[in-house]
Amino acid sequence: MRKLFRFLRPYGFSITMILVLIFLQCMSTVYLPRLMSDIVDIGIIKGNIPYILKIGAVMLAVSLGAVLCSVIAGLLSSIVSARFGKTLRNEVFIHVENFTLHEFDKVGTSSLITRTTNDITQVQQLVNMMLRMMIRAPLTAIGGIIMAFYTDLRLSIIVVIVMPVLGFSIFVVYRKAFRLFKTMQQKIDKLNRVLRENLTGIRVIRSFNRVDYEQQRFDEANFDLTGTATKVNKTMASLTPIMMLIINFSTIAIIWFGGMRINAHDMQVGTLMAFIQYVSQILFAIMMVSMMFFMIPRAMASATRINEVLEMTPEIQDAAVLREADEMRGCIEFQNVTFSYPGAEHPALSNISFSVNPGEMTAIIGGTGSGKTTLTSLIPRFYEVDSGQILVDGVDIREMSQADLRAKIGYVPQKAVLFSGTVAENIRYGKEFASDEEVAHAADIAQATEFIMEMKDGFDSVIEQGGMNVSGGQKQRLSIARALVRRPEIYIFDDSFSALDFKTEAKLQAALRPEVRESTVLVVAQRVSTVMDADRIIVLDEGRIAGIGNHHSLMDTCSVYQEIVSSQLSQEVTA
Ligand SMILES: Nc1ncnc2c1ncn2[C@@H]1O[C@H](COP(=O)(O)OP(=O)(O)OP(=O)(O)O)[C@@H](O)[C@H]1O
Repeated sequence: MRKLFRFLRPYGFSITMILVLIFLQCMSTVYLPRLMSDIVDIGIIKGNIPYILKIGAVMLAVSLGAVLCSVIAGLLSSIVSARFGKTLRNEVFIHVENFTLHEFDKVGTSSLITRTTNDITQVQQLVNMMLRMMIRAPLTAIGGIIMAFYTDLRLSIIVVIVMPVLGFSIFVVYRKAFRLFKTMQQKIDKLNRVLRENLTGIRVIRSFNRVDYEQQRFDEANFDLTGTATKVNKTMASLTPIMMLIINFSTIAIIWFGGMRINAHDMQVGTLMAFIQYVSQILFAIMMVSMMFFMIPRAMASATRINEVLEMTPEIQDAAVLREADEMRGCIEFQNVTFSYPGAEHPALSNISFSVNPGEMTAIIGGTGSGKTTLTSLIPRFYEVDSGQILVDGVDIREMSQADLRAKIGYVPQKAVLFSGTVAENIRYGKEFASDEEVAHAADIAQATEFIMEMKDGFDSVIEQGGMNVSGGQKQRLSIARALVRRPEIYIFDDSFSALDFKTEAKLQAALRPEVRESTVLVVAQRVSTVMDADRIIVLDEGRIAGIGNHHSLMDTCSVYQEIVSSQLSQEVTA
């Protein structure tokens, strides 16, 4: 938790103001019973009306001052905590943006969402509460104790007995609650995960008639969370009656012993009233602390989860001394590259060596799970290789800045991803300041113009969240246009034509050829027809290269390629 407080540093002045205001408020609160005692003992009992009016006016002024201090302090602490939350959310977001896919896999997307939203809100609320209560509670308690002792030393023994009892009760409840709060945040993660899967997979769920099953899964996660939340609330709820009981018993004890002292003319009524108020103040302050304790365990659990994210160092970082690529533009060389996913028994890629040059189209083909996507993911350095090296334009990609490396690449992922915004904005994602002509040209090559023009507002038509309002093939074409508008040195198409019909794919390939003539093109494909014309075809089989060559040479030499071809093409085409 303390680690997160560093984000409060910019608000030092406001925090000092809050503390000063709360200090003034506390002083007023401690002063008021003293005035009341004087009104009763000097004013009421002796019938001194002018004195009552005078002290009454002072009491009114002090109370108004206290209210004003409290309101301004409350306002300032709300502003500071809201800004603290904003800063923290920003920090987490920026940090997470630098994560490699490994870190995403480790924490999980749903958990990252909960940590950036719910967890930060918990900490933000605690900061707000602490700013208001942090010095108010101890000051009120200390002021109350001093004044109680000053007012009546003998009756103060009750305070000395009651305080440790209260403190111990709070400690016991707090310990139990902390554990439960931690579990609760994990269960919120789980609920979010189920919810996310349900929302994104709604079509599959409906088509397989699994709505009831998913409902049950959600109910289970929901009940599970409710169970823990109920347990936490029960635990925390037990605190209030315990505290009220202790407070009421101490009030009875004070009245009992104080009453006896008044009878014996050893104490005045006003003094007893002031004493009761001081004890109430002390116990109320302890209650305030316990309210903070109510929030602390949950916020602590949240703070731990936020810190976990902030302390994760992205596996891939730029080297201390960076090298820039030389004259070459778009050369890629794999030198004996081996790569395994964490926890996997076998490497996803073993001893991969090949090189590709600008102006060449290299296709990667292979069965499902043979490592095609993994191979292309290594070029933009989404993952770090286990051994061997990858050179881009003659420089090991680990020695290059990630920004420079990725600026050279136009990547079209296997699963097309679009963002909410207009069609043009989605294409401009590849090149921020692309002109309208460049955007239109990229769409043309990607064979997207026709359907874009059929949309209500053409290039200004809105793409809904996740590209819900466009088809799979249209999505693919827009993500191809996004890569094309960039005019990069290297194009990586990871199975990017799979949702296109043969005619559209052929048209797109024909338009693409002159466009990418000077670039290096890597195409991952399942269909032989997509790769047949490539300058070089790399055949992958269980993470190893089974053959490299053009279509004809592979047909003669590579049995894996022959199998793929014969399983896909009719006899006439293969002939
Ligand atoms: N994020 C990941 N974590 C762990 N293992 C993974 C991950 N992604 C892929 N793998 C594994 O690595 C191997 C290669 O996967 P990859 O996605 O590269 O294959 P692919 O040839 O692109 O398959 P497909 O044609 O089905 O897309 C597979 O065995 C797969 O299970």
